[in-house]
Amino acid sequence: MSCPKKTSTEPHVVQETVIAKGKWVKLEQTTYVDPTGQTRTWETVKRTTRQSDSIADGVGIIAILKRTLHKDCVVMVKQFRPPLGGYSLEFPAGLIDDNESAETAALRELKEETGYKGEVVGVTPVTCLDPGLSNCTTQIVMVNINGDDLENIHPTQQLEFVEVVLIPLDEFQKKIDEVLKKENIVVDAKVYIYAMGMSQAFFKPNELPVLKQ
Ligand SMILES: Nc1nc(=O)[nH]c2c1ncn2[C@H]1C[C@H](O)[C@@H](COP(=O)(O)OP(=O)(O)O)O1
Repeated sequence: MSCPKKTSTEPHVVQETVIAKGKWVKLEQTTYVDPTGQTRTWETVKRTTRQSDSIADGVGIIAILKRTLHKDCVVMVKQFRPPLGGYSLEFPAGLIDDNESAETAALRELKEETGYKGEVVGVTPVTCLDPGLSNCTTQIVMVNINGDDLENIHPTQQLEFVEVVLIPLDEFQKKIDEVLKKENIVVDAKVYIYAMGMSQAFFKPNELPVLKQ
């Protein structure tokens, strides 16, 4: 990774002025000093819901459903997203509530959106989502679901407008490409990048026979 060039001024924010505020989001004008020392402005979107003691706005959940005699599947959700004016294919996700950890939020959101009860196996650092637009951040929580567990055999969702889609992990990118070809749906960037990474991990080593073990 290349680092930004060394500059004489450390860039920093000097003022944040609210231009418009709704219940869920606000638009601010951010005044900042750029690396050349010049004062500039930027239009910034923020969520109004971030808890003061919370390091991230929300969680995304990579949930792997493990069942006897089945391929491991990634639990995905398809839903109408008003800002897109259409459907998206995403990992289950949601905002972190007051006094909630990323792990607790992930298990709660997974249960609400898909009906599955999972177990946390890992959490990422705080990651940004669209830093040229917003300060919005998320933590990705890795969860395993024991699909043979009685309460996971017939999972009951609490959100009727969210459709649960199970996609085999070993064909993740191929199956997503099939969905995208068939349906007018937009896939979340996190999902597609995970899919490309999975494809590289599963197939690329076998495509490079010249590499030594
Ligand atoms: N930007 C938003 N506009 C809204 O009008 N409502 C919004 C926004 N962001 C969140 N919400 C509402 C919708 C839900 O009732 C709650 C909780 O959302 P959550 O389930 O945690 O997150 P998503 O599933 O990713 O929508 O907030």
